[in-house]
Amino acid sequence: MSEYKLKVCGMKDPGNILEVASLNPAYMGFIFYPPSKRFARELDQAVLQQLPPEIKKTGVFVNASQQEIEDKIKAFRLDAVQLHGAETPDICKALRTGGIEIIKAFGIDEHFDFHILEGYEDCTDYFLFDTKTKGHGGSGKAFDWGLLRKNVSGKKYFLSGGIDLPDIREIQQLGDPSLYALDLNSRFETEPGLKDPEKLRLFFKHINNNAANAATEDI
Ligand SMILES: O=C(O)c1ccccc1NCC(=O)[C@H](O)[C@H](O)COP(=O)(O)O
Repeated sequence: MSEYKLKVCGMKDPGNILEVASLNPAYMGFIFYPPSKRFARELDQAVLQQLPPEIKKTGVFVNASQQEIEDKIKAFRLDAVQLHGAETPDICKALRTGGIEIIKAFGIDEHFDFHILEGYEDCTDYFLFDTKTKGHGGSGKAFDWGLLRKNVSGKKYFLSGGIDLPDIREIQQLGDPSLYALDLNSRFETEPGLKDPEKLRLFFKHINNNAANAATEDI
C-alpha cells in the first residue's frame, strides 16, 4: 500500500505555519474565503516563500472569480488551488491552463450524486470529498465514508471532514486505491487557524505505519 499524502489546511499564523512546515506535509492550505474563521486575511508572503518547495502551497476558494484566484496564485506563488464552491468545469479548465494543480472539493451527504464528478474528470488533478455543510468546509464533522462506495471514478482523491487521531485505524482499513491524501484541519486546532504541532506529529507518525495493528498507545 502506498503512503497517504497529508495536507494541513487553514493555516494563517506565521510562526505556526513554519512549525507545521517542519513536519513536512505534502500540502499546506490557506483559506481565501472571508467568512471562514480561518480566513488568511493578512497572510505573510515572505513566510510562504520560506516553505520548502516540496510543500505544495494550496489556496482554498469558494466561488471566487477567476481573476481573484489568479491574483492569489501570483501573489503567493501557489502550487495548487482547492475549489470549495459551485465552480464549473470551465473555470477549472481555465485555471489549469496556467499549469496550477486543481483540487475540486465536493460536499458529501446521502444525497450527493457521484455522476456529477464525470464533468470534472478531465479538468482537475484530484477530487476532495468533504462533509456537506452550509459553511462549505471546516466543520469538524465527518461524513459517512461508506458513501464512497458509490464513487465509480478512478481519480485520486483527498479525504476530508473532521478527520482526527482516533480515525487512524479506520482510515488504514479503508483500502481504497483512489484515496490519495488526507486533509487535516479543525480537529488539530487549539483555536481556529492555529494548529497543534504535537497532535499533528502523532497523526503523521502513525498514519503511514502500514501495520494496521501497530501499537498506537500514545494516540
Ligand atoms: O476550514 C474552513 O474554515 C473552510 C471554510 C470554507 C471552505 C473551506 C474550508 N476548509 C477547507 C478544508 O480543506 C478543510 O480542511 C476541510 O473542510 C475539512 O475541515 P475539518 O472538517 O475541519 O477537518
